[in-house]
Order: sequence, then structure tokens, then C-alpha cells
Amino acid sequence: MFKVLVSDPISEDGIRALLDSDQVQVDQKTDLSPEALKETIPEYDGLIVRSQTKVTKEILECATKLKVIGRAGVGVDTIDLEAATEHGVIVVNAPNGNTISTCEHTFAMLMASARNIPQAHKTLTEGNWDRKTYKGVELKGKTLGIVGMGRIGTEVSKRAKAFQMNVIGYDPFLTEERASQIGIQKGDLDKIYENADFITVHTPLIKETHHLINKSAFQKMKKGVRIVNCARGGIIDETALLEAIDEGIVARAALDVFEEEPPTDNPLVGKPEVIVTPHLGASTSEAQLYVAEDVSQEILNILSDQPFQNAVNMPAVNDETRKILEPYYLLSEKLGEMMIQLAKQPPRHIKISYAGTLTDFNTELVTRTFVKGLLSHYLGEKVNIVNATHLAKQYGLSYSVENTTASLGYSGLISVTLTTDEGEYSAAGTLFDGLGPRIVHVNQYTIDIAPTDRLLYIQHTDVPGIIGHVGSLLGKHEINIATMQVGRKQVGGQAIMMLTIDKALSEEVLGELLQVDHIHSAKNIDL
Ligand SMILES: NC(=O)c1ccc[n+]([C@@H]2O[C@H](COP(=O)([O-])OP(=O)(O)OC[C@H]3O[C@@H](n4cnc5c(N)ncnc54)[C@H](O)[C@@H]3O)[C@@H](O)[C@H]2O)c1
Ligand SMILES: O=C(O)[C@H](O)COP(=O)(O)O
Repeated sequence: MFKVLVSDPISEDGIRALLDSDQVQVDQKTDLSPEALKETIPEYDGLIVRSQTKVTKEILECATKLKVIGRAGVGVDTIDLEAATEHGVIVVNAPNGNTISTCEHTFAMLMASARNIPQAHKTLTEGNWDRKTYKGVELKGKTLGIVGMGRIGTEVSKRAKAFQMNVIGYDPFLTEERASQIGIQKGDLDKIYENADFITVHTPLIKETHHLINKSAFQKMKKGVRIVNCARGGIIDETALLEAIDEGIVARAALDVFEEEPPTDNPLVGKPEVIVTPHLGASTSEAQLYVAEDVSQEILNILSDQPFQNAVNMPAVNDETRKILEPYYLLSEKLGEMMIQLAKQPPRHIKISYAGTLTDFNTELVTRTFVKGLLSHYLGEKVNIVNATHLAKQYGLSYSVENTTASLGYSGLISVTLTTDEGEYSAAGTLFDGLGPRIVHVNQYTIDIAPTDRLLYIQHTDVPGIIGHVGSLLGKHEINIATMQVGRKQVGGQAIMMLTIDKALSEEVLGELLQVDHIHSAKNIDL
């Protein structure tokens, strides 16, 4: 039975699939302090959060069983992604469920700031009938600058068009073609600052967007601009915003999010030109239902080893690709396990080449499973496909990946070279239709062997009688040979023998093998 902790308020209907699952026990504890969360987290396989719970490095260090964090929403800036990756925890979010709600909230804020609705409401409820102070502006014919044309920014642009606004969008991924499809102008930040009567930001909060809207940006804006932030506190520099309001550059600001939440002693809150809501963008019944449903399904999938879509620290692979690549995951993991056992020195660099049909796909997960196989032989269960390449770097092991045309006649081929201080080790594997994975090269020798649980790898000189010696010695010790393959580069030269066997050779039997003339090394390989 898996245990999932829900640590922020979330739609009960949305998590129905988890509550009804007989594989999962769900605990809802939405008032845990960071200390209490640290104490309780070791029990849990899954954690569901919104933006209140800060999933810090310290919490992840205590989360010894945790496999997945589900963010019921978009922003994962409240989760230490690097620490989650390091600890092998998959982080999934629900990127689509709250798009419309947040877009509608943005539009509500835009309109409220155009018509001074909160300020006018307040005055009237205080007993004053003031029609002069709260004269507003129309949206029609005005220019809206949208910084960040992703899901929410795009939805906002559609609504702005319906209000007959001119829209200038800026996003590093916005092409002319897409801009014209949506019916907006593609611009840059300066064009927005110069022309916009309203500006709304819809980027994530990342290093590049921290204080993106700063003092120098405000200096370039039109006097009387109205600015909306329903994305993340910190995209707009709050100190610079305050100054820009005092200087008369910004006429109104509408903020749903703050650099510190909840905002304590924030001079923007309570300022007459500023309207505020307490991070309500995604707070609708619909959005909360959708994000909770999406994230619950992802968690169920992950806990039951099924495909999932919205991991933020794993590459996305669609179902069709996954079906094609899945057999290669097993092959690459076995290749990794085999190669670390063949290498006599710690590897410094891994070079992985993909050829044939594999070059048509995103093979990052195949690479990760190779690295996982390689590391897990010594690091055990702490390695998984989330943290494998991260851990490799920590151990000073670099890797490079390339696609090549050298498929050697196989439909899909994975070739790997490990560089160590004393030399290189190489191997290649493929899938044979109906026969499954096969290792087809080891250290430049051509062979054909299934990567089963137990292999014996022998290096010898190619002379008559070796196979008979090995066969009778293993027979004498009641070690059954399932298959045997030999590979040589030239007659009478160096050769290898690979056997699939039913039980590993003891040290004594390995010692006896090494007494056989022309056998230079013999090694059990445990896959
Ligand atoms: N207030 C709320 O309750 C609420 C709800 C949902 C989402 N959000 C926030 O809204 C933001 C947008 O969400 P989304 O679902 O549209 O995300 P998204 O990923 O679909 O879009 C973000 C866009 O920002 C763009 N971008 C990144 N850096 C940029 C830069 N320097 N300049 C311009 N564009 C840049 C990206 O290319 C991307 O297209 C996120 O910060 C999210 O956390 C807030
Ligand atoms: O990034 C998001 O999805 C929003 O900021 C919503 O956050 P919330 O789930 O805490 O409302």
C-alpha cells in the first residue's frame, strides 16, 4: 500500500481516484509546519502540494520513501527541483487545469484596474458617492503588452482581441507565424514598454525573469500605464513599482502575487493605485477540480509504473514513442550493468551512440536507463532514471550522446564506450524481432548473446580445445551452460567467450578456469 500526503487544501472530488484506489492511502494534513512536515514525510511515497507548502532541500532529505511530488497547479518554484532530482523524486505538475481561471482572473484585474472597481466599491461602502475620482479608461483601441505568450498569455490575448485591443506579445518562442495566427503583433520588451497602455506578465519566475520589470523598464514605459501581475511575485521589482507609481509612470497596478506571500508590511498593499488579491488566480471550483484530477492520475500512474506526461524533471515521452523505446530501456540498463562489471577501473566518460531507427526518437530515457544500470551496480536502489545522470555528474562521470549512421545492419543499435584511466571498454546491443534484446559487440568482438541474469566473460587466445575445456570444467562443477558464444578478430589471435549460465562461478572455479592454458581472464557478470 502506497501512502500519499496532501499538504495543501485541495479539491476532494479532484483526488477521488486516489481516495478510491485500494493501492493508496491518502492523508490530508493541510496545517503542517515545516518541522512537522519533516517529521512526517519519511512515511510517504507521494506528496501533493499547491503553492503554500515549500518543498525544500531539508524536507527532501528526510523524504526517504518519496517517489513523486504532485504540484496541483503550474508553478514549481516552491519545490527545490534540483534536490528532488538528486533524491530521485519525480515532480509532476498540472499545467493545463488552471489556465482559463488564471486568464479570467487576469482579465478581471485588467478591467478592475481600468475602471477602478475595488477603489470605487470601497468608497461607496464607506458612505461616499464619488463619481469624479473614479473615472476610468476604455480598453477598446488601447494597446496591451503581454510578456510571456504561453498558455495563459495566449488565452489573455484572445480575450483582449475580443475587447478590440491591440496586442503586442513577447516570448522567446513566439514566431511571426504564430503571432499572426493569433492575430497579435510580435514584439520585444522595448516595443511593449514604448507602446503599451496595459502590461500583463505571464512568465514563470526563473533566474532570467526575476525583476524582469525593473526600474529601467519602468523608465521606458508610457506615462499612465496600468500593469497586472497574475503570474509570480518577483517578476516585477516591487520597490521599482512603488517608485514608478509615486513618479506617476504607473497609474494602476493589479497584483495577485507578491515577492513574499502572504505580503507582510508591503507598502504596495493598501496603496490607492494598487489593487490586490491573495493569489487567487487558480482559485475556482473548476480549476481546483481539474488540477487535482490531473495530478492524482499522474501520481497513480507513477506509483503503478504506468506512463505519465507532466514530469518537470524528466523528459516527456508520448505513448507511441514509449511503446517503441520500452524494450530498449531494458537493453540499455543491462548494457550499463554489464559494462561496469567489465571495466577494471572507474569510468571517467561514457559515450553513447544511437543508430538506425533509434535516431528518430528522443532517446534521453534510454541514456538515463543505461546510466542507471551502470551506477546501480554499486550504488543500489538510490539510483533511478530521475537522478541517474545527475548522480553520474556528482561522481565526476561525464557523458556524451550522438546519433550516427553506423547501424551495422541492425534496425536499431546502441553502442557504448566507457573511458577509464587504463583504457576503453565498448559494447553494443540491439533488439531482434521476436527474440528480444541481444548484445552484439563486446570490446570490438562480434557476438550474439541475450543479456540474461548471469553471464560468464572469458578472454582467451583462439586455439583449438578451449571451448571443450570450459564446457567440461563447468560440467564438473554442475554449472549448466544455457548458451555459449565466441568472438575473435583473427584466427589464432585474441578472442572472447561469453556464456549464459545458470549459476555464478565460485572463486575456486574461476581460479581453476584461469589455470587452463590460453585463458587470460574470467569474470562472472551479474545482470
Ligand atoms: N496566480 C495564479 O494563481 C497562477 C495560476 C496559474 C499559473 N500562474 C503562473 O503563471 C505563469 C504562466 O503560466 P502558464 O501556464 O502560462 O505557463 P507557460 O509555461 O505555458 O508559459 C510561460 C511562458 O513564458 C515564456 N517566458 C519564459 N521566460 C520569458 C522571458 N524572459 N520573457 C518572456 N517570456 C518568457 C515561456 O517561453 C512560456 O511561453 C507561471 O508563472 C505560473 O506559475 C499563476
Ligand atoms: O502556479 C500556479 O498554478 C498558481 O500559482 C496556483 O497556485 P495555488 O495552487 O497555490 O493556487
